[in-house]
Amino acid sequence: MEFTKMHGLGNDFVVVDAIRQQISLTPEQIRFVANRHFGVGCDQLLLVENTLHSDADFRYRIFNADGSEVAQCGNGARCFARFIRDKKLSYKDTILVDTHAGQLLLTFDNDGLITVNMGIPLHEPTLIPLKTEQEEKLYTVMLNNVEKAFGAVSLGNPHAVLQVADVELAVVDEVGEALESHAFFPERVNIGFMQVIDRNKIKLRVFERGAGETLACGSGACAAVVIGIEQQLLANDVLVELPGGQLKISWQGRGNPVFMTGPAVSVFEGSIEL
Ligand SMILES: N[C@@H](CCC[C@H](N)C(=O)O)C(=O)O
Repeated sequence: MEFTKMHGLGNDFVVVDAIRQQISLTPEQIRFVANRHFGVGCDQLLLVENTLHSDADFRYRIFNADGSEVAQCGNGARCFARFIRDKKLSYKDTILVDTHAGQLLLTFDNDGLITVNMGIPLHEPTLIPLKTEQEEKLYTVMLNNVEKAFGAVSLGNPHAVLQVADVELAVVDEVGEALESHAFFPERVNIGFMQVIDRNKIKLRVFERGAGETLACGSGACAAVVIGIEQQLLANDVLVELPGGQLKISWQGRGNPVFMTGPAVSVFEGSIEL
């Protein structure tokens, strides 16, 4: 299988052209490719395919390092756009792509960055999904006899966001692991740890469902900003500082889509025997 190794702020991907190659991967093969010791290593594997029956230009599918298929990946969407252009699959400045989370619009900006329309965030518990009837601004769960408060939202994938005083001191692995598969989240969850610097800037670390802590999470950055705005902590345009670099996130409030702007980088080409 031929692939391109890419990253968005250190959230790394094995991107596979499934248009020019006949590819079908089992979860076991995905885990092998994603393994950093025995395979190539990546947080997610992205499959680029022809669209099946819509007006979109392409379709792309996302698999976590644990082999699970998921619906949304913000950093992956930007890398997908860069891949389409580098591979000369399209020269359009704006690409419409089908994902399991619906259609995404990706735009190449003049400064080399890529902006993704990430769609309209969903707040209803059944759509996130959360095992509770009533929508709340803050939910609580008990972890090791300690109450944890978090906001929750879907960006096409489920996110819980906890506000912390200092992101460097957050116990990301411990709380992330315990919350990821807590019974409150029937489809598991991505967990963000957000430190508010001011109304236009946050620091964020994300423990990703199916991958563990990553250097950046695009949908996680959108989720944190949406939740921060809902809690009246943030303005509509926010710079999100992640361990791997910065993303610009804009959201005008309920009913509007979230826009995410950031880089996408190709690192090397390779091939691997499956
Ligand atoms: N890294 C991604 C999110 C990838 C999927 C996520 N782990 C999930 O299971 O929903 C991003 O940049 O959004």
